[in-house]
Amino acid sequence: MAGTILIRNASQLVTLKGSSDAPLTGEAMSRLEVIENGTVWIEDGLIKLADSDEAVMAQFTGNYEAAEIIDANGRLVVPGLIDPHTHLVHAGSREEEFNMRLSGASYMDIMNAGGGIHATASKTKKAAPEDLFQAAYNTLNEFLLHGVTTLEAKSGYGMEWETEKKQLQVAKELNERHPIDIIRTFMGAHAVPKEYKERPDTFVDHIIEYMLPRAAEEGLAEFNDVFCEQGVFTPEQSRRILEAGKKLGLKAKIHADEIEPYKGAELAAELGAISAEHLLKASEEGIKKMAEAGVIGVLLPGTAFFLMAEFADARKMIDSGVPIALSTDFNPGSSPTVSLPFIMNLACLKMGMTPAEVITAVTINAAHAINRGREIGSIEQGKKGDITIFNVPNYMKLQYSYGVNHTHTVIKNGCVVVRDKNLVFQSAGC
Ligand SMILES: N=CN[C@@H](CCC(=O)O)C(=O)O
Ligand SMILES: [Zn+2]
Repeated sequence: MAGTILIRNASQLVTLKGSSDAPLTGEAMSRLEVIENGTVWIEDGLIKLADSDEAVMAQFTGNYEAAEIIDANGRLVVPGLIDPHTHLVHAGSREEEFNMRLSGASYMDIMNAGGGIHATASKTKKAAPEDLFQAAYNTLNEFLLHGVTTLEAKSGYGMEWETEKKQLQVAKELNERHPIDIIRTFMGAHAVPKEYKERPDTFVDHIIEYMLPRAAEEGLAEFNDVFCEQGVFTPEQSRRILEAGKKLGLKAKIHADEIEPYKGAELAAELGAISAEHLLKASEEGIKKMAEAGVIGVLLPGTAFFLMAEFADARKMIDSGVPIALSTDFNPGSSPTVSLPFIMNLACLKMGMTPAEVITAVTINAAHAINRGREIGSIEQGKKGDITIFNVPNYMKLQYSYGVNHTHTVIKNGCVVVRDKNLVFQSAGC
């Protein structure tokens, strides 16, 4: 049970307070609202107060004897990290394709030859829900050990309703049984199944008429995502699927301009999508339109790194006013990593983002990308008691000392779930 927690002696307490209404853009992405020698008071799972130690202790009315005191001991304290784009629930892995890619085969060639997403779909289709659950549960433990307290999980390894539903139900159960909060996205439009290869529009009709209504009616998803890409779904097909989802109350997300420029960013802006993801090949016009429409760019530098592709132009996007979030894109084909801290390093080293912008991109902006800006993503009164403590004295060192998992302590809903780099929770509750 979550009781009273006091986190004291933070060298830097990064609060990001005052950004719950809208994602941060431009220079405001560096507005971290840092408190030196900060203290956080958490009560019954929610943040009561975050301020200097003096200010918090002057107002503290809880029972100090009964409180759990976490001595941050000069470490960095930030909001629990949020990963807004994962393909969490799936069967198997694809290391043999990695080997093929290292010998020159391309990601899309492998997919078009029936591998890639199709290979994972056929394994996921055969897998028992218990096995999918156990594999994803283990992955969630790894995410927690890397400081992540909330993540988004997409279906998309079925491309037929029963398997899509199985993935979403497993994600729902994981949300109930693991401390990490999981936000679900339906992604029936992840690839065109072989049997529809010659008539992709019929598959689009099937998604619109059969799958989407079920995903919405059964309350299995909150978002609807499409892989809009040359050789997968055209912008027109993507538009139809996303518009149909919106009519059913599913907010639009879009895998846009990942491999080839395809006007996915423009489409996201026209549709008022909550986010457009990848954007490695987004056009200047698309970036401008995203900024005007307030579409969040979810950038996935781990994917560019692993596919040995050019990185998204984060600098241009931020300077143009696009709110940016970052994610692992955890999946077995293009980004098999749970290390959001390493993604943060890549964002600095390969996309020109500053350490301050990176913190914003994995906290408050990531929260907005999954429509949770009012509940999580900053350390301020009334928000969930989700906190990550890194074993570094300041947020710049987190990026400077790269490739290391500095996660030391994680608190979820006011419960310590990782202590001194070890998992310590007994149940989803605590
Ligand atoms: N590009 C589409 N979907 C995933 C990859 C899925 C896979 O290869 O299994 C992505 O976001 O990169
Ligand atoms: Zn993805």
